[in-house]
Amino acid sequence: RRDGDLHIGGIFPMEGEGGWQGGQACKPAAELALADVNERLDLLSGFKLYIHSNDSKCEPGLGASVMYNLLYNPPQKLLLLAGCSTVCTTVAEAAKMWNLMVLCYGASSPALSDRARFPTLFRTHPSATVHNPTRIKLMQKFGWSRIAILQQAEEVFISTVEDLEAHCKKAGIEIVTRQSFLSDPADAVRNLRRQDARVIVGLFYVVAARRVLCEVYKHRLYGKSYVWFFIGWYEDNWFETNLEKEGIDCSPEQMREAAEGHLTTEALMWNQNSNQTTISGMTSEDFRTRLNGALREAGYDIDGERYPEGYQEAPLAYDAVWAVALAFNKTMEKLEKSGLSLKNFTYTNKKIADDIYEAINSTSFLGVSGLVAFSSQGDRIALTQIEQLTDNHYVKLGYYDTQADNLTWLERERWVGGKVPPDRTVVVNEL
Ligand SMILES: CC1(C)CO[C@@H](CC(=O)O)CN1
Repeated sequence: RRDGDLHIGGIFPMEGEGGWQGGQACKPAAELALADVNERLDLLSGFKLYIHSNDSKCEPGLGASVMYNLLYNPPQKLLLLAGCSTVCTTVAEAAKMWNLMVLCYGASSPALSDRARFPTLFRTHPSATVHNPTRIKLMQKFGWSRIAILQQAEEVFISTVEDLEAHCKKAGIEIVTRQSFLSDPADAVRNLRRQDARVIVGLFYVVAARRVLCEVYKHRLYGKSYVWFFIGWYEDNWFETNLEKEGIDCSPEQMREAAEGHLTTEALMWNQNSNQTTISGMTSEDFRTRLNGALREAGYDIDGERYPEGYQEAPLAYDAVWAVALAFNKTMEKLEKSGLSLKNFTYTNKKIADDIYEAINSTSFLGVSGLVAFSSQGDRIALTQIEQLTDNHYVKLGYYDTQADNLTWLERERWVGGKVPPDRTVVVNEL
Protein backbone atom coordinates (compact mmCIF):
# COMPACT_ATOMS: atom_id res chain seq x y z
CA ARG A 1 0.00 0.00 0.00
CA ARG A 2 1.34 3.43 -0.78
CA ASP A 3 0.40 6.05 1.70
CA GLY A 4 1.41 9.56 2.52
CA ASP A 5 1.05 13.09 1.28
CA LEU A 6 2.32 14.81 -1.86
CA HIS A 7 2.96 18.56 -1.70
CA ILE A 8 3.25 21.20 -4.44
CA GLY A 9 3.72 24.97 -4.26
CA GLY A 10 1.09 27.34 -5.67
CA ILE A 11 2.09 30.92 -6.53
CA PHE A 12 -1.02 33.00 -7.34
CA PRO A 13 -1.22 36.73 -8.24
CA MET A 14 -3.98 37.95 -5.90
CA GLU A 15 -3.82 41.49 -4.53
CA GLY A 16 -1.29 43.42 -6.57
CA GLU A 17 -1.73 46.77 -8.32
CA GLY A 18 -0.25 46.16 -11.77
CA GLY A 19 -0.16 43.22 -14.14
CA TRP A 20 -2.62 40.34 -14.09
CA GLN A 21 -4.19 39.47 -10.70
CA GLY A 22 -5.71 36.31 -12.17
CA GLY A 23 -5.12 34.25 -9.02
CA GLN A 24 -8.43 35.65 -7.76
CA ALA A 25 -10.32 33.13 -9.93
CA CYS A 26 -7.46 30.71 -10.66
CA LYS A 27 -6.72 29.81 -7.01
CA PRO A 28 -10.35 28.76 -6.34
CA ALA A 29 -10.29 26.81 -9.64
CA ALA A 30 -7.08 25.01 -8.62
CA GLU A 31 -8.65 24.17 -5.25
CA LEU A 32 -11.70 22.70 -6.99
CA ALA A 33 -9.38 20.48 -9.03
CA LEU A 34 -7.43 19.47 -5.90
CA ALA A 35 -10.66 18.30 -4.24
CA ASP A 36 -11.66 16.44 -7.41
CA VAL A 37 -8.38 14.58 -7.93
CA ASN A 38 -8.12 13.67 -4.23
CA GLU A 39 -11.60 12.17 -4.44
CA ARG A 40 -10.62 9.86 -7.31
CA LEU A 41 -9.72 6.39 -6.04
CA ASP A 42 -8.04 5.54 -9.35
CA LEU A 43 -5.60 8.46 -9.02
CA LEU A 44 -2.65 8.77 -6.61
CA SER A 45 -4.21 5.90 -4.65
CA GLY A 46 -3.15 6.04 -1.04
CA PHE A 47 -1.70 9.55 -1.47
CA LYS A 48 -3.31 12.94 -0.87
CA LEU A 49 -2.18 15.96 -2.90
CA TYR A 50 -1.73 19.32 -1.13
CA ILE A 51 -1.14 22.81 -2.60
CA HIS A 52 0.71 25.34 -0.42
CA SER A 53 -0.26 28.75 -1.81
CA ASN A 54 1.09 32.27 -1.51
CA ASP A 55 0.39 35.61 -3.22
CA SER A 56 2.91 36.90 -5.78
CA LYS A 57 0.93 40.07 -6.64
CA CYS A 58 2.25 39.40 -10.15
CA GLU A 59 5.60 40.81 -8.99
CA PRO A 60 8.69 38.73 -9.89
CA GLY A 61 10.57 39.74 -6.73
CA LEU A 62 7.74 38.75 -4.40
CA GLY A 63 7.22 35.62 -6.51
CA ALA A 64 10.87 34.69 -5.96
CA SER A 65 10.63 35.14 -2.19
CA VAL A 66 7.40 33.11 -2.12
CA MET A 67 9.25 30.37 -4.02
CA TYR A 68 12.17 30.35 -1.56
CA ASN A 69 9.75 30.19 1.39
CA LEU A 70 8.02 27.22 -0.23
CA LEU A 71 11.33 25.46 -0.90
CA TYR A 72 13.07 26.16 2.42
CA ASN A 73 10.12 25.29 4.63
CA PRO A 74 8.87 21.72 5.03
CA PRO A 75 7.16 19.78 3.71
CA GLN A 76 9.25 19.30 0.59
CA LYS A 77 7.50 20.39 -2.61
CA LEU A 78 7.45 18.23 -5.74
CA LEU A 79 6.48 20.96 -8.28
CA LEU A 80 5.50 24.64 -8.51
CA LEU A 81 2.36 26.19 -10.04
CA ALA A 82 2.77 29.84 -11.10
CA GLY A 83 0.70 32.57 -12.77
CA CYS A 84 1.97 35.76 -14.45
CA SER A 85 4.61 35.74 -17.16
CA THR A 86 7.03 37.85 -15.10
CA VAL A 87 6.75 35.59 -12.04
CA CYS A 88 6.81 32.43 -14.16
CA THR A 89 10.01 33.64 -15.87
CA THR A 90 11.78 34.15 -12.52
CA VAL A 91 10.46 30.94 -10.90
CA ALA A 92 11.07 28.74 -13.95
CA GLU A 93 14.62 30.06 -14.42
CA ALA A 94 15.50 29.18 -10.80
CA ALA A 95 13.45 25.98 -10.35
CA LYS A 96 15.83 23.82 -12.36
CA MET A 97 18.37 24.21 -9.51
CA TRP A 98 15.94 22.24 -7.32
CA ASN A 99 14.95 19.79 -10.07
CA LEU A 100 11.42 21.17 -9.88
CA MET A 101 8.90 21.22 -12.72
CA VAL A 102 7.03 24.52 -13.07
CA LEU A 103 3.49 24.52 -14.44
CA CYS A 104 2.22 27.98 -15.42
CA TYR A 105 -1.54 28.51 -15.79
CA GLY A 106 -1.39 32.27 -16.59
CA ALA A 107 1.73 33.05 -18.60
CA SER A 108 1.39 34.21 -22.20
CA SER A 109 4.87 35.59 -22.89
CA PRO A 110 6.52 34.11 -26.02
CA ALA A 111 9.91 34.45 -24.29
CA LEU A 112 8.97 31.46 -22.11
CA SER A 113 9.15 29.12 -25.11
CA ASP A 114 12.84 28.46 -24.48
CA ARG A 115 14.04 25.07 -23.23
CA ALA A 116 17.59 26.41 -22.79
CA ARG A 117 16.48 28.99 -20.21
CA PHE A 118 13.47 27.06 -18.84
CA PRO A 119 14.23 23.31 -19.08
CA THR A 120 11.47 22.29 -16.63
CA LEU A 121 8.69 24.71 -17.68
CA PHE A 122 5.24 23.69 -18.92
CA ARG A 123 2.23 25.94 -19.32
CA THR A 124 -1.49 25.27 -19.72
CA HIS A 125 -1.81 28.96 -20.83
CA PRO A 126 -0.92 29.28 -24.54
CA SER A 127 1.80 31.63 -25.70
CA ALA A 128 0.67 34.92 -27.28
CA THR A 129 2.21 33.60 -30.51
CA VAL A 130 -0.74 31.19 -30.79
CA HIS A 131 -2.66 34.06 -32.52
CA ASN A 132 -0.14 34.36 -35.37
CA PRO A 133 -0.90 31.27 -37.49
CA THR A 134 -4.59 32.26 -37.22
CA ARG A 135 -3.86 35.81 -38.41
CA ILE A 136 -1.91 34.40 -41.38
CA LYS A 137 -4.72 31.94 -42.19
CA LEU A 138 -7.25 34.79 -42.32
CA MET A 139 -4.97 36.95 -44.49
CA GLN A 140 -4.65 34.06 -46.94
CA LYS A 141 -8.40 33.44 -46.85
CA PHE A 142 -9.21 37.07 -47.72
CA GLY A 143 -6.29 37.57 -50.12
CA TRP A 144 -4.35 40.11 -48.02
CA SER A 145 -0.61 39.94 -48.78
CA ARG A 146 0.28 43.50 -47.74
CA ILE A 147 -0.21 44.32 -44.06
CA ALA A 148 0.94 46.77 -41.37
CA ILE A 149 1.66 46.24 -37.68
CA LEU A 150 0.93 48.66 -34.83
CA GLN A 151 2.23 47.62 -31.42
CA GLN A 152 2.80 48.85 -27.90
CA ALA A 153 6.47 48.65 -26.84
CA GLU A 154 5.98 45.85 -24.27
CA GLU A 155 8.08 42.65 -24.18
CA VAL A 156 5.14 40.33 -24.84
CA PHE A 157 4.12 42.28 -27.98
CA ILE A 158 7.69 42.77 -29.23
CA SER A 159 8.35 39.01 -29.19
CA THR A 160 4.88 38.28 -30.64
CA VAL A 161 5.59 40.64 -33.55
CA GLU A 162 8.95 38.96 -34.18
CA ASP A 163 7.12 35.64 -34.48
CA LEU A 164 4.44 37.24 -36.72
CA GLU A 165 7.12 38.66 -39.02
CA ALA A 166 8.66 35.19 -39.39
CA HIS A 167 5.22 33.74 -40.28
CA CYS A 168 4.60 36.57 -42.79
CA LYS A 169 7.95 35.98 -44.49
CA LYS A 170 7.21 32.24 -44.81
CA ALA A 171 3.74 33.01 -46.22
CA GLY A 172 4.99 35.70 -48.63
CA ILE A 173 3.01 38.44 -46.86
CA GLU A 174 4.67 41.88 -47.04
CA ILE A 175 4.79 44.07 -43.94
CA VAL A 176 4.67 47.59 -45.36
CA THR A 177 5.30 49.21 -41.98
CA ARG A 178 5.73 48.29 -38.32
CA GLN A 179 4.88 51.16 -35.98
CA SER A 180 5.39 50.99 -32.22
CA PHE A 181 4.60 53.39 -29.38
CA LEU A 182 5.24 53.50 -25.65
CA SER A 183 1.95 54.97 -24.42
CA ASP A 184 0.81 57.68 -26.92
CA PRO A 185 -0.06 56.12 -30.31
CA ALA A 186 -0.82 59.39 -32.17
CA ASP A 187 2.37 59.54 -34.26
CA ALA A 188 2.36 55.81 -34.96
CA VAL A 189 -1.25 55.93 -36.20
CA ARG A 190 -0.49 58.97 -38.37
CA ASN A 191 2.41 57.05 -39.97
CA LEU A 192 0.06 54.19 -40.83
CA ARG A 193 -2.02 56.55 -42.97
CA ARG A 194 1.14 57.88 -44.62
CA GLN A 195 2.13 54.32 -45.62
CA ASP A 196 -1.36 53.63 -47.01
CA ALA A 197 -1.81 50.73 -44.57
CA ARG A 198 -5.15 48.97 -45.07
CA VAL A 199 -4.88 45.67 -43.14
CA ILE A 200 -3.42 46.39 -39.71
CA VAL A 201 -2.57 44.01 -36.87
CA GLY A 202 -2.79 45.79 -33.51
CA LEU A 203 -0.96 44.47 -30.44
CA PHE A 204 -1.42 46.40 -27.19
CA TYR A 205 -3.05 46.22 -23.77
CA VAL A 206 -6.66 47.36 -23.49
CA VAL A 207 -5.94 50.90 -22.16
CA ALA A 208 -3.62 51.56 -25.11
CA ALA A 209 -6.25 50.00 -27.41
CA ARG A 210 -8.74 52.75 -26.46
CA ARG A 211 -6.15 55.43 -27.24
CA VAL A 212 -5.38 53.78 -30.59
CA LEU A 213 -9.06 53.55 -31.53
CA CYS A 214 -9.64 57.26 -30.87
CA GLU A 215 -6.62 58.16 -33.02
CA VAL A 216 -7.94 55.78 -35.71
CA TYR A 217 -11.22 57.69 -35.59
CA LYS A 218 -9.49 61.07 -35.91
CA HIS A 219 -7.35 59.91 -38.85
CA ARG A 220 -10.33 58.12 -40.44
CA LEU A 221 -8.32 54.85 -40.65
CA TYR A 222 -11.50 52.78 -40.41
CA GLY A 223 -14.58 51.85 -42.45
CA LYS A 224 -14.94 50.06 -45.77
CA SER A 225 -11.28 50.39 -46.82
CA TYR A 226 -9.65 49.13 -43.63
CA VAL A 227 -9.39 45.92 -41.62
CA TRP A 228 -8.11 45.89 -38.04
CA PHE A 229 -6.99 42.79 -36.12
CA PHE A 230 -7.31 43.37 -32.37
CA ILE A 231 -6.63 41.01 -29.47
CA GLY A 232 -9.75 39.08 -28.43
CA TRP A 233 -9.31 38.92 -24.68
CA TYR A 234 -10.32 42.52 -23.89
CA GLU A 235 -13.70 42.82 -22.16
CA ASP A 236 -16.56 42.87 -24.68
CA ASN A 237 -17.40 46.60 -24.45
CA TRP A 238 -13.77 47.71 -24.04
CA PHE A 239 -14.07 50.43 -26.73
CA GLU A 240 -16.83 52.42 -24.98
CA THR A 241 -15.86 52.18 -21.29
CA ASN A 242 -13.48 54.23 -19.12
CA LEU A 243 -13.28 56.96 -21.82
CA GLU A 244 -13.63 59.88 -19.35
CA LYS A 245 -11.41 58.21 -16.71
CA GLU A 246 -8.60 57.61 -19.23
CA GLY A 247 -8.91 61.02 -20.94
CA ILE A 248 -9.98 59.60 -24.31
CA ASP A 249 -11.31 62.55 -26.31
CA CYS A 250 -13.68 60.53 -28.49
CA SER A 251 -17.32 59.88 -27.66
CA PRO A 252 -18.71 56.34 -27.26
CA GLU A 253 -20.47 56.79 -30.62
CA GLN A 254 -17.21 57.77 -32.35
CA MET A 255 -15.41 54.81 -30.74
CA ARG A 256 -18.17 52.44 -31.85
CA GLU A 257 -18.01 53.79 -35.40
CA ALA A 258 -14.22 53.29 -35.54
CA ALA A 259 -14.47 49.82 -34.00
CA GLU A 260 -17.22 48.52 -36.33
CA GLY A 261 -16.11 45.51 -38.34
CA HIS A 262 -12.77 44.76 -36.64
CA LEU A 263 -11.60 41.18 -36.28
CA THR A 264 -10.21 39.59 -33.10
CA THR A 265 -8.22 36.43 -32.41
CA GLU A 266 -7.87 34.72 -29.04
CA ALA A 267 -6.85 31.37 -27.60
CA LEU A 268 -9.76 29.17 -26.52
CA MET A 269 -9.62 28.64 -22.74
CA TRP A 270 -13.07 27.06 -22.21
CA ASN A 271 -13.82 23.80 -24.07
CA GLN A 272 -16.22 24.89 -26.82
CA ASN A 273 -18.14 21.63 -27.03
CA SER A 274 -20.11 22.41 -23.89
CA ASN A 275 -21.78 19.01 -23.64
CA GLN A 276 -18.53 17.05 -24.04
CA THR A 277 -17.64 15.24 -20.80
CA THR A 278 -14.06 15.93 -19.74
CA ILE A 279 -11.66 13.80 -17.66
CA SER A 280 -13.19 15.20 -14.45
CA GLY A 281 -16.64 13.95 -15.48
CA MET A 282 -17.80 17.56 -15.90
CA THR A 283 -18.56 19.48 -19.07
CA SER A 284 -17.04 22.96 -19.29
CA GLU A 285 -20.48 24.39 -18.44
CA ASP A 286 -20.68 22.14 -15.35
CA PHE A 287 -17.29 23.56 -14.38
CA ARG A 288 -18.58 27.12 -14.87
CA THR A 289 -21.50 26.39 -12.53
CA ARG A 290 -19.23 24.94 -9.84
CA LEU A 291 -16.66 27.74 -10.20
CA ASN A 292 -19.42 30.38 -9.91
CA GLY A 293 -20.62 28.67 -6.72
CA ALA A 294 -17.11 28.70 -5.25
CA LEU A 295 -16.65 32.37 -6.21
CA ARG A 296 -19.99 33.38 -4.67
CA GLU A 297 -18.87 31.70 -1.45
CA ALA A 298 -15.64 33.70 -1.69
CA GLY A 299 -17.80 36.85 -1.80
CA TYR A 300 -17.85 37.73 -5.50
CA ASP A 301 -21.18 39.03 -6.85
CA ILE A 302 -21.22 36.71 -9.86
CA ASP A 303 -24.93 37.30 -10.54
CA GLY A 304 -24.16 41.02 -10.64
CA GLU A 305 -21.52 40.24 -13.27
CA ARG A 306 -18.77 41.24 -10.78
CA TYR A 307 -16.24 38.61 -11.90
CA PRO A 308 -12.80 38.33 -10.26
CA GLU A 309 -9.72 38.73 -12.42
CA GLY A 310 -8.59 35.49 -14.06
CA TYR A 311 -12.13 34.16 -14.60
CA GLN A 312 -11.39 33.62 -18.28
CA GLU A 313 -8.23 31.66 -17.43
CA ALA A 314 -9.75 29.61 -14.55
CA PRO A 315 -10.04 26.43 -16.69
CA LEU A 316 -6.28 26.63 -17.28
CA ALA A 317 -5.61 26.49 -13.53
CA TYR A 318 -8.16 23.71 -13.02
CA ASP A 319 -6.57 21.62 -15.78
CA ALA A 320 -3.03 22.38 -14.53
CA VAL A 321 -3.80 20.55 -11.26
CA TRP A 322 -5.24 17.63 -13.22
CA ALA A 323 -2.09 17.54 -15.37
CA VAL A 324 0.02 17.37 -12.18
CA ALA A 325 -2.10 14.59 -10.64
CA LEU A 326 -2.02 12.52 -13.84
CA ALA A 327 1.74 13.01 -14.23
CA PHE A 328 2.42 12.09 -10.59
CA ASN A 329 0.21 9.02 -11.02
CA LYS A 330 2.13 7.95 -14.13
CA THR A 331 5.46 8.59 -12.35
CA MET A 332 4.45 6.60 -9.28
CA GLU A 333 3.50 3.62 -11.42
CA LYS A 334 6.90 3.80 -13.10
CA LEU A 335 8.84 4.25 -9.83
CA GLU A 336 7.02 1.35 -8.18
CA LYS A 337 8.60 -1.01 -10.69
CA SER A 338 11.95 -0.22 -9.06
CA GLY A 339 10.55 -0.23 -5.52
CA LEU A 340 10.56 3.57 -5.30
CA SER A 341 7.88 6.23 -4.89
CA LEU A 342 7.55 10.00 -5.10
CA LYS A 343 8.37 10.04 -1.39
CA ASN A 344 11.94 9.36 -2.53
CA PHE A 345 12.07 12.65 -4.45
CA THR A 346 14.62 15.15 -3.21
CA TYR A 347 15.74 18.47 -4.69
CA THR A 348 18.96 16.77 -5.78
CA ASN A 349 17.30 13.71 -7.31
CA LYS A 350 17.54 14.34 -11.06
CA LYS A 351 16.36 10.81 -11.90
CA ILE A 352 12.89 11.21 -10.40
CA ALA A 353 12.71 14.76 -11.79
CA ASP A 354 13.33 13.34 -15.26
CA ASP A 355 10.53 10.81 -14.72
CA ILE A 356 8.13 13.61 -13.74
CA TYR A 357 9.28 15.64 -16.75
CA GLU A 358 8.60 12.70 -19.08
CA ALA A 359 5.16 12.18 -17.54
CA ILE A 360 4.16 15.84 -18.00
CA ASN A 361 5.71 16.00 -21.46
CA SER A 362 3.46 13.16 -22.64
CA THR A 363 0.28 14.68 -21.15
CA SER A 364 -2.82 14.31 -23.28
CA PHE A 365 -6.31 14.54 -21.79
CA LEU A 366 -9.56 16.40 -22.39
CA GLY A 367 -9.85 19.11 -19.75
CA VAL A 368 -12.41 21.85 -19.20
CA SER A 369 -10.06 24.08 -21.24
CA GLY A 370 -10.06 21.59 -24.12
CA LEU A 371 -7.39 19.06 -25.09
CA VAL A 372 -4.41 19.49 -22.73
CA ALA A 373 -1.11 18.74 -24.45
CA PHE A 374 2.28 20.45 -24.60
CA SER A 375 4.77 21.20 -27.38
CA SER A 376 8.44 20.18 -27.01
CA GLN A 377 9.03 23.63 -25.49
CA GLY A 378 6.33 23.07 -22.88
CA ASP A 379 3.84 25.39 -24.63
CA ARG A 380 0.11 24.68 -24.43
CA ILE A 381 -1.27 23.49 -27.77
CA ALA A 382 -4.58 25.38 -28.13
CA LEU A 383 -7.32 26.25 -30.59
CA THR A 384 -7.98 29.89 -31.43
CA GLN A 385 -11.28 31.66 -31.95
CA ILE A 386 -11.99 34.41 -34.49
CA GLU A 387 -14.69 37.04 -33.89
CA GLN A 388 -15.87 40.24 -35.60
CA LEU A 389 -17.49 43.29 -34.03
CA THR A 390 -20.77 43.79 -35.90
CA ASP A 391 -23.44 46.27 -34.76
CA ASN A 392 -21.61 46.71 -31.48
CA HIS A 393 -21.41 43.08 -30.44
CA TYR A 394 -18.92 40.28 -31.12
CA VAL A 395 -20.00 37.59 -33.60
CA LYS A 396 -18.12 34.26 -33.69
CA LEU A 397 -16.69 33.84 -37.20
CA GLY A 398 -14.83 30.55 -36.67
CA TYR A 399 -12.10 28.51 -35.01
CA TYR A 400 -8.61 27.51 -36.11
CA ASP A 401 -6.70 24.35 -35.22
CA THR A 402 -3.09 25.22 -36.09
CA GLN A 403 -1.82 21.66 -35.60
CA ALA A 404 -4.27 20.28 -38.16
CA ASP A 405 -4.29 23.52 -40.24
CA ASN A 406 -8.07 23.28 -40.03
CA LEU A 407 -10.19 26.47 -40.19
CA THR A 408 -13.83 26.00 -39.15
CA TRP A 409 -15.60 28.92 -40.83
CA LEU A 410 -19.18 29.91 -40.02
CA GLU A 411 -19.68 32.31 -43.00
CA ARG A 412 -20.91 35.09 -40.71
CA GLU A 413 -18.46 37.85 -41.62
CA ARG A 414 -19.90 41.22 -42.75
CA TRP A 415 -17.90 44.06 -44.32
CA VAL A 416 -18.80 47.73 -43.90
CA GLY A 417 -18.57 48.28 -47.65
CA GLY A 418 -20.39 45.04 -48.48
CA LYS A 419 -17.25 43.33 -49.81
CA VAL A 420 -13.82 42.24 -48.52
CA PRO A 421 -11.65 45.37 -48.23
CA PRO A 422 -8.53 45.18 -50.48
CA ASP A 423 -5.08 45.30 -48.87
CA ARG A 424 -3.97 48.26 -51.04
CA THR A 425 -5.34 51.14 -53.06
CA VAL A 426 -6.91 49.66 -56.17
CA VAL A 427 -6.23 51.72 -59.28
CA VAL A 428 -9.13 51.35 -61.69
CA ASN A 429 -7.78 51.76 -65.23
CA GLU A 430 -10.08 53.88 -67.38
CA LEU A 431 -11.22 51.63 -70.22
C1 LIG B 1 -4.89 36.38 -21.91
C2 LIG B 1 -4.11 36.94 -20.74
C3 LIG B 1 -4.82 38.14 -20.15
C4 LIG B 1 -2.71 37.36 -21.20
O1 LIG B 1 -1.86 37.66 -20.09
C5 LIG B 1 -1.74 36.58 -19.13
C6 LIG B 1 -0.91 37.07 -17.98
C7 LIG B 1 0.59 37.10 -18.29
O2 LIG B 1 1.01 36.63 -19.39
O3 LIG B 1 1.32 37.56 -17.42
C8 LIG B 1 -3.11 36.16 -18.63
N1 LIG B 1 -4.00 35.90 -19.75
